[in-house]
Amino acid sequence: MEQKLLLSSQLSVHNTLCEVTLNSAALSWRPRGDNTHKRAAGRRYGPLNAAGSQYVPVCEIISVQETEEDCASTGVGKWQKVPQTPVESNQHAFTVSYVERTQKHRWRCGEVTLHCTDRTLCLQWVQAIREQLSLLTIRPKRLLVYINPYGGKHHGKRIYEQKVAPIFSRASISTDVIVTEWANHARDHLKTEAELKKYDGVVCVGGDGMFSEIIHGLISRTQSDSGVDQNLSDETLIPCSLRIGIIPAGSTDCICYATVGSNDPVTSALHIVVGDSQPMDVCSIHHNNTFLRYSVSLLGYGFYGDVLTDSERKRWMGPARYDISGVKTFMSHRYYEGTITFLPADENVGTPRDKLPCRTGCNICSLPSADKQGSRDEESVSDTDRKGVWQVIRGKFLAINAACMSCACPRSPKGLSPSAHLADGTVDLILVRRCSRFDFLRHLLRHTNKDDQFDYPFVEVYRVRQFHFTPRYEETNSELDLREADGSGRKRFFSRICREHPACNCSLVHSSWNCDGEILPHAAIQVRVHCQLIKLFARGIEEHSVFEEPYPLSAI
Ligand SMILES: Nc1ncnc2c1ncn2[C@@H]1O[C@H](COP(=O)(O)OP(=O)(O)OP(=O)(O)O)[C@@H](O)[C@H]1O
Repeated sequence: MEQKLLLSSQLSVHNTLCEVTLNSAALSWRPRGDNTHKRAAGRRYGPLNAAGSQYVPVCEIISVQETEEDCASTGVGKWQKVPQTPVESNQHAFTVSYVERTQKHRWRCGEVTLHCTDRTLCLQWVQAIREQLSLLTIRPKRLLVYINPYGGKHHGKRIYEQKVAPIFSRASISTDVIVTEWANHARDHLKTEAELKKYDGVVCVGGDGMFSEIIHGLISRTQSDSGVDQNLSDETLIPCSLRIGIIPAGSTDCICYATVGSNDPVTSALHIVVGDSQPMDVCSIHHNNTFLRYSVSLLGYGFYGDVLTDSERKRWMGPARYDISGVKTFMSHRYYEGTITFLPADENVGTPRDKLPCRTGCNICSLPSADKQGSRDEESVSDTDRKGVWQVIRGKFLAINAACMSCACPRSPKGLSPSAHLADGTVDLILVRRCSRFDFLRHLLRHTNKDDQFDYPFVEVYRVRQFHFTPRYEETNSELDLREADGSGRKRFFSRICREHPACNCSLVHSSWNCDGEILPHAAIQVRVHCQLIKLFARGIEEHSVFEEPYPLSAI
């Protein structure tokens, strides 16, 4: 659809006289008399280029400001050329900052300065662009920011102050900043004290652990404000209204990577500024009608649970602990017995092996499927539609993984389940049955290359809406410890171990669940996906490359 022209003038850009136009979709400029299709010289990733025009979509303009210039030339403190031509004597100018895409899904703040012959025209342009920006009501105006000063390499505060705060201030976003003083400070503040009505969003500066704090605080607060008891596993949870932004500053920034495509603080800040919104599913985890935790990325029992348990004992080693614990856990090659019951997802949400990854504007996540209805509008779905048919699988497993999203990260760019969706109301349940060490290694290595990691007879993968896991012996390790201590359970306990693990003399009956990097206190759990319970300032991973044009030419 042709957009209505709002303003049009001849202004100079990079010392070239251009025809500049503004409509509600884009600001564009084209050198006068130039109909060729070329980019501004020296700008590798400049504004988008269509049919000879350079253009910036209005929704990607960050700000516009009158530029204070003593002279058209910009080199402060240098000898300057005396203006000669009419173009160079355009001393009034305004600068437009906009989103510029670079490699690997990174965004940068680009700038273009447009020179005018008189100040009235200059102010007219600034006002016209600002008016268009003010119509973008999805953009946040006020944010509550939590900074974990100890996340990752302890650079959270510096990253925020140097890279993020200047972008927020340029976009006229006001902030209340809290630097956390203890673990769970942000969670507890959100749960009880924070005046959420004042804000358009919550931002966390830290890693995945910090993000987990934020979602626990925000979801709990939303439920308690609405009188919903999150201890009841079949309760319909109320979606959170505030969007969450993640400024990556941790040692693991997987959620940010999977929802934006990079773990770059400037990119994340720009997604917040433009007011992106990416819905996201959340799994609730219960043990006997007691709420344990929420999970948004990986729930792993067996291999990933054991790696985390071991790495927690080696915290002093820093990030190297994950590699060391990984090798150690791989060598121990433990398997665990148990029963998984699950409720499969509807067919319309695809399968974990359909090679249809979740990308910006994902069709599967936008489907009004029964899966989503199950959590959004329980009343309107019949009981049979909602309940489906539960399936039961028993066996000995090296790993049981539930991936709520692809779990892509720089180490495994396609992730644990490459086609898992962010917001379709399902998780991909991956069962790795007992196999040889060599086969397990082959399966693990496929996470780092293009081959299908599920294409082995010992690997099964299902897309599910709910699942329950019961270990063969239902006690937790702590319960076993107690029984060991009083001596009564000693004989039974050891007889089990000898029967199940005669060769390795292993002393574990249970593994632990790794829930987004935290260890759960119980092995027997009930998991339910809540479709689109939270929203992030993100747009998923953009499919198109830098040089493709994401906007129809008719919009210009
Ligand atoms: N001021 C604080 N002091 C101590 N711990 C904190 C503080 N603020 C937050 N935390 C906790 O620090 C943990 C790790 O934080 P974060 O995720 O930001 O960094 P990380 O380096 O990625 O974490 P990890 O070491 O788990 O990989 C979180 O679980 C969070 O609850």
